[in-house]
Amino acid sequence: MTTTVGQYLSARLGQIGLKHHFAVAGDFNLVLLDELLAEGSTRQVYSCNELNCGYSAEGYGRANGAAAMVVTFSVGALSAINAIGSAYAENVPVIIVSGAPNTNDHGSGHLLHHTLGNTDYGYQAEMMRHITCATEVVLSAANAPHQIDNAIRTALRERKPAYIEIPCNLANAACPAPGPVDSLLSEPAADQASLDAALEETGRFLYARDKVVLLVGSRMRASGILDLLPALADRLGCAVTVMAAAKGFFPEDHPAYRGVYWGEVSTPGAQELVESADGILCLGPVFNDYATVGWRATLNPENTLLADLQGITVNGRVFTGFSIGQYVEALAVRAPRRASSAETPRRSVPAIPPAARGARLSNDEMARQINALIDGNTTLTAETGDSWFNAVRMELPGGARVESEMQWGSIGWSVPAALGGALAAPDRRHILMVGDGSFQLTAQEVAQMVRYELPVIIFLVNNRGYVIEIKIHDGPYNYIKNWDYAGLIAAFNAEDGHGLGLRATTAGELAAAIEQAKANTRGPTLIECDLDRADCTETLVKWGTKVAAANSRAPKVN
Ligand SMILES: C/C(NCc1cnc(C)nc1N)=C(/S)[C@H](O)COP(=O)(O)OP(=O)(O)O
Repeated sequence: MTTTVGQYLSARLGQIGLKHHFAVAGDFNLVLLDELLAEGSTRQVYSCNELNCGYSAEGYGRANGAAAMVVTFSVGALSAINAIGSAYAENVPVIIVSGAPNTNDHGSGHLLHHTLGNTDYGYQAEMMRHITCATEVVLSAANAPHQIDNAIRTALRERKPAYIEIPCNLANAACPAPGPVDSLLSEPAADQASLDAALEETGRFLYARDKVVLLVGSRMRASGILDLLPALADRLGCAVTVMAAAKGFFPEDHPAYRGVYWGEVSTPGAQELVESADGILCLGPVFNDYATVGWRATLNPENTLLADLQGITVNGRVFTGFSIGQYVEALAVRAPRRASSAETPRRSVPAIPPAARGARLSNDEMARQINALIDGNTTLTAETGDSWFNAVRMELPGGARVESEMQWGSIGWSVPAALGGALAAPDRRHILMVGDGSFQLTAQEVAQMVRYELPVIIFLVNNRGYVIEIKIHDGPYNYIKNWDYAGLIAAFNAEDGHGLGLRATTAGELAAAIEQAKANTRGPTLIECDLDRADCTETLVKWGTKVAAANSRAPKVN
């Protein structure tokens, strides 16, 4: 039984649970795109450019578990590199497939378009090797199935992007048909002796502690076991905090939830709770400079148990040979049961009083109205900028999710990522919070939201510039040309479309715009929120000065 290389790839993408793949056409991938359409397991969705294509795939992968994208050689793939870097840094398995030169051109001395103008076509794969967990350059149809399977299997296991390069003359070449998908999906069994030893050492750690707290970090997205965390918290009877990049990873209506731990910009009570505990179970944490507020919020290693994707470190010993999911699942049933120390839940952030309808729109009022829009079936995508700080202070009902990109932090990511999330989870409400500066990098993807009739509610925070940068280190470079953001939607609708562009300068206008957005179910609604530049969250100001201080440390004199 045979198929073609392109249809083998297409069948595998469908078998691992994708319903869509993202693409931008180019002459090195047109036949491959035809093969994907012919096999039909996944719907082909187009992006305005390859960077946005990659960001959309990452957003899709966050909601769906994995994603795929198809670009053309060099001019396409090199544009996508920033997005693949994001998927790598944020632990999202994106399969990036690039068309490539005809196999007869290799070694021929031919100079080809869309290349560096020499006869070495290997540079693209070399670049991808640094930001993927597997890089497969297909040069024969016979070997293509092994290479495609290896790339997909490794991406799913490592929770990282993988790269596949398919020459334009092999996409429709015959190759063997795929076998069962189980070989790509099965997780290695835990090494039981190692897991038992890790649990035993964890028990010793817990018995020696009076005050235990769970700290959930963003690498837990890759664990696939977020739904087990409440059972673990119940077993340990401890309070739970999350790091800013893991906002929404633990249900905030759970009695043990105590807010976001972010050093001195934590939600009220969370910093004291974590830093006074003598047993902190850190699950998938990322302690980078932003998360530690410029290296100021650091925990005592004596008091921490570190559970990460590579293994467990506790009481000065490292345990590997099992996944973090297998560890948490076992711990939730075998940890020494501890009496609940969780007090009655309280609002983790002070309530914001509603502003009068005629009042000038403020950041606080905007955040308050957005929070009121979030229900248990909502995904809030928050862009780098003050949107991070507005998202972190939201009170989330159980089931609500927040998606942010706090490790990679490439502005513009959120617009395509929100599109990807909306395609992956059409039954959820999708809200996007994005600043004017970030929006200008990837704005055209809103046209694709119009095209695919995705009812994303976009809060475009127009504070006239790069405010987070202004707070870190000001200069003329932080000020941008203003756009008529609401007016853009008419351009994106063109002959047809259900996009809606609205502008809010007062609390009442915002409330009315939100009602219109909720009723617009056949396209995106962009609400331009007009704010004073100086009107940002207090936490941004506090955090920005500390990060600026870290950035400006003098070089060490040896
Ligand atoms: C310019 C930059 N970061 C530098 C940067 C530059 N280029 C890329 C791709 N990614 C980056 N993070 C950042 S965070 C701006 O303040 C974003 O401005 P905006 O979207 O308007 O948000 P705020 O006003 O809330 O800051």
